[in-house]
Amino acid sequence: MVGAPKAHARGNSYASSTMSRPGSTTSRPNNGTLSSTMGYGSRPASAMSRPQTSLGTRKIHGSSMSMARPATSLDHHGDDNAGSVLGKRKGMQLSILSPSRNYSCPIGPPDPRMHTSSLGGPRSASTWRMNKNPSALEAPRMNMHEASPPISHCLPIRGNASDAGAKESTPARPGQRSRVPIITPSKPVQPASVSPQRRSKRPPIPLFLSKESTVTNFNRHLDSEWDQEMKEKTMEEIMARVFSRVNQSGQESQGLKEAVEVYKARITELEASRDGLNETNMKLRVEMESLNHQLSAAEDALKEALRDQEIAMDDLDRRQRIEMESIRQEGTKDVEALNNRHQDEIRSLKRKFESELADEKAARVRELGQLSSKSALDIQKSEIELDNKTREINAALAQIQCMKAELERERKMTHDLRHNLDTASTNSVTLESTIRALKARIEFLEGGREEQSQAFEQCNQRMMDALAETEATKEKLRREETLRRKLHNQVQELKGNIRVFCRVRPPLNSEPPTAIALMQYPDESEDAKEINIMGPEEKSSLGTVSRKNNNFAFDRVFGPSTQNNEVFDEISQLVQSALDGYNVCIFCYGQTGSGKTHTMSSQDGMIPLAVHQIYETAQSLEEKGWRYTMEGNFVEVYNENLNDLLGNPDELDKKKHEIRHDMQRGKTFITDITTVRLDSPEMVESILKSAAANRSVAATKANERSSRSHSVFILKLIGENHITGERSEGTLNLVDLAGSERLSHSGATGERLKETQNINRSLSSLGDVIAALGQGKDGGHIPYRNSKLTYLLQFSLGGNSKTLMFVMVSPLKAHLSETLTSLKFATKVHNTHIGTAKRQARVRDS
Ligand SMILES: Nc1ncnc2c1ncn2[C@@H]1O[C@H](COP(=O)(O)OP(=O)(O)OP(=O)(O)O)[C@@H](O)[C@H]1O
Repeated sequence: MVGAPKAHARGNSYASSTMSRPGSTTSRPNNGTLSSTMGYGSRPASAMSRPQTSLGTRKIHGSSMSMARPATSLDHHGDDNAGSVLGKRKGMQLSILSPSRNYSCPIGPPDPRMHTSSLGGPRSASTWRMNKNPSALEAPRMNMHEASPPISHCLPIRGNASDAGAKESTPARPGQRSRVPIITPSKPVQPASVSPQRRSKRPPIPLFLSKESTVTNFNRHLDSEWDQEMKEKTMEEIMARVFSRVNQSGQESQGLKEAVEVYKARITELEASRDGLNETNMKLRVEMESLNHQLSAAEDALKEALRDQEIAMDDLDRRQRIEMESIRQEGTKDVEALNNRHQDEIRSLKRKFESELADEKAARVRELGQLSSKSALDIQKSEIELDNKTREINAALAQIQCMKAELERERKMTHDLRHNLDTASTNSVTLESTIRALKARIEFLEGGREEQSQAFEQCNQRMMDALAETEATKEKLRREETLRRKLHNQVQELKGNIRVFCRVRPPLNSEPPTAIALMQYPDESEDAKEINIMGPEEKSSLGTVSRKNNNFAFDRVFGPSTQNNEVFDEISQLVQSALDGYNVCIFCYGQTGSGKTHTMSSQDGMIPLAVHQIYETAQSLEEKGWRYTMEGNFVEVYNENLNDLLGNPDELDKKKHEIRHDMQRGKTFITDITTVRLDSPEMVESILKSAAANRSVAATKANERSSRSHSVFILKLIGENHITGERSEGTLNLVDLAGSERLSHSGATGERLKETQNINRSLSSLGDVIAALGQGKDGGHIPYRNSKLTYLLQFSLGGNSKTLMFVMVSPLKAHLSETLTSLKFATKVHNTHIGTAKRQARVRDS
């Protein structure tokens, strides 16, 4: 770009032709015909761009750069196509001497195309001269390239002239000797080998031959058999042709001279162009030098800028160091200030805490004083508590008295073990002496301290001795308890595993004495085992009226005056067996209104009394290591269906319960049954009330339900002795059977008939089971499954269980028939012996 303005100032044609860069052409001076006629107007762009681009990189050589294009144009003619420009004339060569190169042209006959082809067509030399465009020189050269063979092909060869003429335009193949066509200006040359017939005619002579070929042909002609005349004529023709040729050569020489002139003019032009280029080169060099100067100036400026930047960087770095130093100093000052402030705060906090500590200390001292006074109060309270303890000791003494009474009762209870009770009495005496000693100690404690302490030691020793004796006594009692259980069981077995008690209820106020049947109790004052019942009047066939006296004997007969607690005294041994781990079943059998429910479930009935006794006995057994848990169920068998009397009353007769037996353990379970844990004796009363309420809800008439269904109170007693490791599981079943009146007598129909049938069936099944057990069918089939009741009581009837049957008797004459039936059934049961020696019952008729 530096040289651009100068390029614009050029006025010569070469400069303007080479400046093809955009922008420069528009501002270029208008050279008119030169710029418009120059065919290479677009080419010099590359040619002239070379010197411009190389300005900054290469040293300029004036002759080689500025003269590149013209020299190339000439060199091209000289080097490559010298023969093709002027020398590609058939048969002749022209040599042009130039300062640097030797140009040669073929010499041959005058070719009318010479000027046309070599000088750009029919233009004249002057016209060509006027066109100084190098492209004008290129054009003919290119045409000659296309039309002319290589220069070596212009040499004449030995061969057939007709062949040469026939293959005028055929190029020579590589490696093959060229057959140069000989071009004649007018007619084709006849071949040398002419037939003998035509020898009379003059053979054709090549019009235009090279010197060598001419001589050869001449000799050939001489060697032929031509006659002398023909030879002379031929020679004359040849000479004429030579002269003609010489003239033509003179003309050609003149043309060549003109060409030389043209070339000289061209050379002059080129030299002028070279000078212009040299000048341009000089200018460019000057530009380059100025650019170099600018470059060095720019480099100097850059260096200066770098130096300034380094200085600025140094200044910046120095300023930053200074700022950092100042910041660091300020930070240090801040830290010191913070430290000082914190030290002040710490000192103030320290003072504050010391003052608080002093306050706290004072408060603690005050609290200590208060605690001292409080402890004094506590001491007084302790003294008061001591008095209370003294009173408690007195209470303990009273309790000891109770224990003494209990011991007395125990002594009564184990009447058959009296000698053991003597030992207990001895222990009691020991305890009394201990109590006395304790009393003395208490009195002594109220006296002097030293004496108290000595007496306390003595008392303590006595107490320890008494405790040891008590423990020994307890152990002895435990052994005795075990022995008692064994003996008790033996006694129960001796009494029979199934027993029958008979109870006659008293007449009700509503029942007149005339309605009362005659019943006697002959051994009431002795064993009270017999009952005589005067039967209803019977007329004989003779018309005499007689009454049958029915005597029955059972294990015990209770008259109308007997109270429930007396009855219970007789069965309490069985309840004790349940606590000892036996299955016990007590059931009441009799007709409706005979007093079953009164005996079993009244307020002082067997169930409440049994539960109370169990609680009392369980408590008394605790000191012997026994702990008991009690669970109760209350179920009803109605129409051979099982109902839960402790469950939802709405589900009565609706919810199905099934009986399951664990044959391995001998246990019975009822599905979906309500189980109540009996934690106190009072709970049994609520259970009985609940069951009665449920039954009344289900009943259509008062007292109806209880008469038409069996109720079973199941009490499971599980005891564990943590001292001996013994365990017992007993079940007490207290059964209130439905009325046993016979179907024929009840006069029932419909639903009542069905109820009665079910009741009779179940009672009959009960009798069958007992009878089967009495017949020694323990290992055989016992028809437990014949009714729900017997199936439920399977493990409480027979086997190792104990069964007690109450046969309830109504005192009314109207019930005599049913009464006798019940007593006969009871007699059968009583005659059944299960487990031990069979006893013979007495049934005397008089
Ligand atoms: N030993 C007795 N002392 C006083 N009253 C009694 C005695 N036994 C029964 N009674 C009374 O007799 C009446 C009928 O007794 P209870 O209801 O116990 O007979 P039951 O056999 O249970 O009749 P059901 O089979 O209909 O239930 C009741 O009023 C009851 O109070």
